[in-house]
Amino acid sequence: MEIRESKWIENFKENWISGNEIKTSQKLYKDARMFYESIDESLGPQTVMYTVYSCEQGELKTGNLNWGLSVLEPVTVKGECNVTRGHFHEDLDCDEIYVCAQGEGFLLLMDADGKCTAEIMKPGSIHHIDGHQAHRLVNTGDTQLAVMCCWPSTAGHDYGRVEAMPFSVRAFKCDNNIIWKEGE
Ligand SMILES: O=P(O)(O)OC[C@H]1O[C@](O)(CO)[C@@H](O)[C@@H]1O
Repeated sequence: MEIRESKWIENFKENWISGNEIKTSQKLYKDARMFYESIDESLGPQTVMYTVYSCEQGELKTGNLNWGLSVLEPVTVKGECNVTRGHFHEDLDCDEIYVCAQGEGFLLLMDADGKCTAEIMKPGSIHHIDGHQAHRLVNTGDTQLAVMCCWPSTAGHDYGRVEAMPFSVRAFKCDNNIIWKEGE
């Protein structure tokens, strides 16, 4: 019997996740301006908003799963809490699971009619995302929000649909309180 090391290992204190063939993509403010209600000229274009680490199985085949880790910086944009771009899956039959590793925030879900629901994220919270719901992370804390994700490799990202029908609620930080604003 072969005894071997795992393919990947989470190491939140050092480099978040390590192993072979991990894809890292960083979203900088210059590429994320449109995710927020207002433009914040005080934020430099190179400001890192969030980083996504993905461990993919290679082949896009039904049944294959990907693993990822999204780390959102505790940045606000004119008071608005930092968010991921957010998307529907191209294949609506593909669900996804999120597990909050550290930090605090919300998983914002939006159904086909634009109705939004926010699920509280805290270390250990486990979230099931129905494939028919758009999903976006919101960091409301003063520390990085780190969320582990598992999704089918065939899910795909449909950004056009959220551009056509944006998330209708936004979270703002005001004197240490979170204020939700509705209406896009
Ligand atoms: O492209 P977006 O909407 O910023 O989302 C990135 C997210 O997509 C995933 O790659 C998979 O759905 C997650 O790991 C991550 O949170």
